[in-house]
Amino acid sequence: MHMAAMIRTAILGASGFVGAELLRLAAAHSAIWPARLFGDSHAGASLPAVHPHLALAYPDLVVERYASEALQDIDLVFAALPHGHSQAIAADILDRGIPFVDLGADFRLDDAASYERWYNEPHATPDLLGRFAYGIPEINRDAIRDAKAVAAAGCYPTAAILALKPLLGLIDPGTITVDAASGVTGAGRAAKEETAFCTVDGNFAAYGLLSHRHTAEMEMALGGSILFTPHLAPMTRGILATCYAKALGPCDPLAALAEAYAGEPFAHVSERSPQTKWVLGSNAAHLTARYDARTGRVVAIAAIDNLVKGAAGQMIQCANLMLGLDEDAGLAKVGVYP
Ligand SMILES: NC(=O)C1=CN([C@@H]2O[C@H](COP(=O)(O)OP(=O)(O)OC[C@H]3O[C@@H](n4cnc5c(N)ncnc54)[C@H](OP(=O)(O)O)[C@@H]3O)[C@@H](O)[C@H]2O)C=CC1
Ligand SMILES: CC(=O)N[C@@H](CCC(=O)OP(=O)(O)O)C(=O)O
Repeated sequence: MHMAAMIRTAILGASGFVGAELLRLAAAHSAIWPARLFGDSHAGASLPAVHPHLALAYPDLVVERYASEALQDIDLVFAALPHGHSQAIAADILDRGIPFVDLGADFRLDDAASYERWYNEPHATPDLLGRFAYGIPEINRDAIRDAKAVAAAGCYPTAAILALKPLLGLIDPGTITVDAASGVTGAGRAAKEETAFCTVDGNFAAYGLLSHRHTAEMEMALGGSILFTPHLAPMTRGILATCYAKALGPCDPLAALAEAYAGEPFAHVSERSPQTKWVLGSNAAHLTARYDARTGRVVAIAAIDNLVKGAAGQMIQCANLMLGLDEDAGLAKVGVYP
């Protein structure tokens, strides 16, 4: 495609882990061109200095400090910022009529009271919540295609919702338990004691007991009441969500997943229990499920790459739909293994 026909894209949070992944995927995208990059502490630095692995694709780009005027001539905005930051800029982006895909949690929940309950602060722009479609294409494709703004789902909710949504007629949603483990990139790039090598290496621990904010997203999409426990696994990328619920009766949840995702470009259903390494670097979700006649319960499992299907890949999949591009443009279906 000629440069003039490229979609000039602004990336807010370009210096973070998700920003890096957006740039990696955009380098293989036929239409999305990263025209302006924004960051905070890295503002002023060249992209090769911030993300050396991207140097050959973008030798001349520089990370800037964001100002609204920078959106002139921009056709698409991706934001991968810490929670709360998108509330200050969303109205301006929407007023300019620029398609906007946000990955923060600011516009994922559909009501302000729920946001305040789980994020411990009032929502600054509750009137905008209804303008965002929830960004998981496999469960909300038509709304995303018609939307000007999409709130891409959180990484854990993406995995759990993909595993459970097709099973809602088979299980009691009041009995759902989700145990999910994430790679350490899920916590972002900044140095923290909890994600330091000596803390994480050879270690495995649960966190956020009874209080993780992703519970609200899962309940919004699945209904019922969900007990969610996240775990930090000693790996760089990947999420494995193992989900349990009481079955309404004998059922075939594997067949239900296979039927729901037949023809989906990024969902693979199989009898084999998914592994995170099967999806690394790809936008794929690998899924399985079983009914246990002994306990009357269902177990459903999903593996995704938190930085791709759980973040940057899902953002690009949503943008492809919004812009009328091929849904799979720029997105790998195969993982890096071993
Ligand atoms: N990592 C993951 O797997 C997933 C992350 N998310 C969400 O996506 C968002 C980004 O995540 P991730 O990339 O991991 O985070 P990082 O911490 O790696 O990156 C954060 C980015 O935001 C920028 N930033 C920080 N503070 C400000 C500020 N005050 N003003 C402007 N820019 C700022 C940083 O700039 P600088 O570095 O220059 O200071 C950096 O570019 C978060 O909301 C996260 O929860 C969602 C799904 C998965
Ligand atoms: C391992 C790890 O720390 N993960 C993050 C999830 C990050 C994410 O993707 O979710 P949001 O976009 O909703 O922040 C956490 O549990 O806070």
